[in-house]
Amino acid sequence: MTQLWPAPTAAGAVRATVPVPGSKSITNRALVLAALADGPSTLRAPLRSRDTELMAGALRALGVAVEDGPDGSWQVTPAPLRGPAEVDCGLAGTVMRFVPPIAALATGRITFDGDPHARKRPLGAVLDALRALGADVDGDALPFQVHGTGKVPGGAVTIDASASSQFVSGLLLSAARFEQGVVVRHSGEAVPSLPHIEMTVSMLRAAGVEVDDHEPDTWRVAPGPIRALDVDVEPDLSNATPFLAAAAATGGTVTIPGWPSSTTQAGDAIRDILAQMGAQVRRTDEGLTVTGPAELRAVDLDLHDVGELTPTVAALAALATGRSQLRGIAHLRGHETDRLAALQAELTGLGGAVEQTEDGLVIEPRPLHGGTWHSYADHRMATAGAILGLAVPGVQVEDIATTGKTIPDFPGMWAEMLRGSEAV
Ligand SMILES: O=C(O)C1=C[C@@H](OP(=O)(O)O)[C@@H](O)[C@H](O)C1
Ligand SMILES: C=C(OP(=O)(O)O)C(=O)O
Repeated sequence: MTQLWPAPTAAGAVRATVPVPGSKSITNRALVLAALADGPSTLRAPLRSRDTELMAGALRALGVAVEDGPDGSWQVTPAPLRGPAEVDCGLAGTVMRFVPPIAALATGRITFDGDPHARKRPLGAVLDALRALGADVDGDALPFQVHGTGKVPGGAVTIDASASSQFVSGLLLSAARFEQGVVVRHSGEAVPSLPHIEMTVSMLRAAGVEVDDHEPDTWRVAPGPIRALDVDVEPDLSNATPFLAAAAATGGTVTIPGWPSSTTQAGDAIRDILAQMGAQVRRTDEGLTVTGPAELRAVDLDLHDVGELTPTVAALAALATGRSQLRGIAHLRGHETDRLAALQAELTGLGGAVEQTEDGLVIEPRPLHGGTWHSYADHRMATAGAILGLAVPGVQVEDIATTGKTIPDFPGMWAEMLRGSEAV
């Protein structure tokens, strides 16, 4: 039987300071760039979780040294990239979309596979693009193989990136090492999660790579060296959101230390979202502090740019006082699970009233009751169940361990957050 985690109910307002581990998106981009760089790199405070260990494992399989340095840092030493190798993508979108272009730069056969649901996640556009850029790749989804020849000609390619921004990021991250660099043009419905592409561009530029993104939906990367990195990884702002939501849901106060004053992380958008829901949000030298309102306000939000915040926002919307609408997130059907279907099913299972629209969810407040909250191997579904459990007695989250995808010890952090507050 699948293990159930009794989500703690908050007996009162949650009051805590919660340090959050490093950003998944920054860590995995930094690992890729460091693997392709012109010398050894240091990543301080990287995220150490399933997704980033899988990325480190993939790079090691290709010959790169990723070693523990002092104080939990990672030291990355590039080496000639070579197969044969097997890459386990787990359920990590960043691994399945960022590593194939690196594998194309290696020599030998590199096979890719992952978790059962990973085989359903969209990937064809990346593999088609690599073929168009001169790489030898079999397949359109996991499992697939790359037959590396040690070089990729590169050039111009048009892709439909409406299913995932990671298609673009993956091509851009390796492109400086393609013989002609790359020009990626997007054609199709709007690209989701654009801040993540901006993060890719900004990290490439910081590593000395020339990127031209002045034309909408077009990204040009010039061929050239990638400078070795020396980076401090910011806390993961998306992973901070369940803890901030704990303050919002209970009228409590939660501080996340080290919240950056400027960032390319999409999760920064939570500040505005929680303010719209009636919370008080303050950023100081201490970090970001959120104080929840007596009653959460309903919201009408377009989350196209920040889709990964949807499970947190949907959980809060189910506790709010009116009808909320979340739009622009059709692409969430291709995330760790079909998140729109999963949120609808699980909120309905607790007594909620939720409808799916073509591109989102409509959530009506209802009195909720306890029950099993299924996670679908999705870390953010599991954390959404934990948020609801604070306000709804008797919520049991299935497979809480799935949070290890991006948070090394979520149950421990949640218990620590509640230690000073009354929890039952
Ligand atoms: O590049 C990245 O680090 C990410 C991009 C986004 O993917 P999509 O564009 O597929 O939504 C985001 O949801 C994911 O969690 C991380
Ligand atoms: C969509 C997500 O992850 P991935 O990087 O696997 O796409 C996420 O973390 O919400």
